Amino acid sequence: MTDHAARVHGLTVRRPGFAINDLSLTLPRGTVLGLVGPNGAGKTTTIRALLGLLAPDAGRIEVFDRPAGSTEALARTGIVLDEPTAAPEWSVHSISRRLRPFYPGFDERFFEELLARLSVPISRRVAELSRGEGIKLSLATALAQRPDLLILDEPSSGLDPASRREIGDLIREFMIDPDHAVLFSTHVTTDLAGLADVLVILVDGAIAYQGSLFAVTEEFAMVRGSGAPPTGPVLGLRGTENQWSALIRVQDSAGFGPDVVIDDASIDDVIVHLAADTPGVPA
Ligand SMILES: Nc1ncnc2c1ncn2[C@@H]1O[C@H](COP(=O)(O)OP(=O)(O)OP(=O)(O)O)[C@@H](O)[C@H]1O
Repeated sequence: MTDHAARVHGLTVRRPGFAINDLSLTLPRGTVLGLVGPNGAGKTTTIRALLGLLAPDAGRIEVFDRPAGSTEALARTGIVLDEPTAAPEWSVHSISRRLRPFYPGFDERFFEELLARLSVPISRRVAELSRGEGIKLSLATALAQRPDLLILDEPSSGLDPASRREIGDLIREFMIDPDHAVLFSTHVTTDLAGLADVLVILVDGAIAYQGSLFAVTEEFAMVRGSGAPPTGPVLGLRGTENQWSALIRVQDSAGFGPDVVIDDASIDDVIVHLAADTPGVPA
């Protein structure tokens, strides 16, 4: 049995004005990977490649050692994308019956339990659901397929805090099985705490950071100051001459004088500063 739920090797996708070049990452079993990054960083593109929904220009992508998008790979993958997985005219309570022929392992009892737990109104048509209810329905549908890998593209967007917490709880319950794995992209980086084992920060189609959530503060720091912006080894700079903040590597901290404040960097600090346009500063 492979130790990896998913492996991306040398993923290359070229679009006008955007490219992912030679991106590699692995998702071991037993791991929750949080994929974060600014708008347009390539998170959805990477997820679509993992699902076999786009043909990359180069690269090898495998899910449980099968090519991404193959029947075997998809049969073991539960998917929550930002559009509902069910047809808009279906009523929620008819979904089990409609999906049964396509997913022989579809667990109807668990599906109904999840709908009740997530307060998805079962008498409505899919088109009538609110955005948050639609996401919860997609998650219930994905989990009821009893997958080994769960891939979620921004499941938190459109969800109230209680529902976001409920989704976190469901992911934790899914991960009780050590063979399972989860990849989820999010803009709500606070949702990663206590959930993601591995954090991948994607900026401009490239991995800017890959490691534990906690090690972000071991690798990056913030320098804040006023007056002339720093000329040292800065990864990203924001602000004005009156007040600026710069992202640096922790090992470069000693190069800054006493007139600046050096702080821990949060995940959001890293994303915001790596995405900042920093003229003349190597990113
Ligand atoms: N089919 C397409 N044709 C051309 N460009 C595309 C296509 N799909 C995505 N892009 C571009 O690729 C880049 C990456 O998009 P992607 O959706 O992967 O970003 P993202 O990180 O998921 O962003 P967001 O956080 O906004 O959802 C963007 O600049 C987008 O405009």
